[in-house]
Amino acid sequence: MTDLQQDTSLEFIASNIDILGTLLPEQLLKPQVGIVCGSGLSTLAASFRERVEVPYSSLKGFGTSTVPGHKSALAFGLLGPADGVPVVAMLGRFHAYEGHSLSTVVYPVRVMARLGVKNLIITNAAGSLDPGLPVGTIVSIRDHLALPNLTGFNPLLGPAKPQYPRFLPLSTAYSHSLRRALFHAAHQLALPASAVGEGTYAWVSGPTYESPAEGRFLRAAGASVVGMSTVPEVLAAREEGVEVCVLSLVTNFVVIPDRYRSVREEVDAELAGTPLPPSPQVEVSHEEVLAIGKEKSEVMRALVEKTIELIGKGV
Ligand SMILES: O=P(O)(O)O[C@@H]1C[C@H](O)[C@@H](CO)O1
Ligand SMILES: Nc1nc2[nH]cnc2c(=O)[nH]1
Repeated sequence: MTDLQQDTSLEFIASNIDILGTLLPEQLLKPQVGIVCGSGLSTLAASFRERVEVPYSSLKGFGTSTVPGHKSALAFGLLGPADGVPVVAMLGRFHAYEGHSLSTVVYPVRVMARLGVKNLIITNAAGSLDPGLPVGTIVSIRDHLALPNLTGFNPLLGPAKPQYPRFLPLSTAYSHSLRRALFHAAHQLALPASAVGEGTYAWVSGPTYESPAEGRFLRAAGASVVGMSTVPEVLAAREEGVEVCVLSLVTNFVVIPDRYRSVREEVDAELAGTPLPPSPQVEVSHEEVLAIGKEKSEVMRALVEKTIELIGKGV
């Protein structure tokens, strides 16, 4: 558990930049692209060249991630051909359900922005609400539905600060040009069209997975996938003027129609001598989420790396 309200003053964040100045070579100190690694996706930083890992514990204001599949370190390095693009990755993020304040959840994004990051690729593991987005699909997020934001749990609540807009528009939160770079990257990697979809991410606080009715509700409200992270980071990044691209890896289904069959019908049919086929009793688990992350880590890594290469070329 960390503090209730993280210090996000320019001076406090600048003290981290001083610390990093003592730990990193000059060429890594001004990353252009940031990556947030979702559950089980820390391998996104596996191919960084000249890689230096800085544990969150060496920095000021960072919490500790307590979720399996999340490390607690920033990885700095170079990606892409020739000299490479300087990049930084969060190996592990903070979730509000761990007991972190929302200002702690978004703090690393603010640090990345002050280091010079202009484009942020945020990844997460998510449950699918749409039969057209099966397990293993990578979903390019084009919009979000944030019930916590609509009900008074918005990470940007608080006194106005001169460096930030008071009323942040979200109609363009998910960068059109970064999403274009992503789909160009998918084409260049010859990924089948079904491998990368598009959709709307529903942010819920967690830590419970959705009840069937909650899943149906979110789907009826227009969400394609659901997860417990990302939206706070998107808001902070947009407030900092950073362009955002979000990739959700579908690790499980939330809405499974057969799960809702009437038990009365089932018993009546059985007694009438015409039993129905067994009704699926599926339960999602974090182990399953991590297993799919591992299975898809290589394609996620390749896609993120190619996208960063294309961003560097201005595609
Ligand atoms: O950090 P992400 O959003 O990738 O993690 C998801 C949401 C929960 O933290 C966890 C549930 O399995 O995975
Ligand atoms: N809320 C939520 N988060 C997830 N993260 C991975 N799968 C899920 C899911 O089904 N629901």
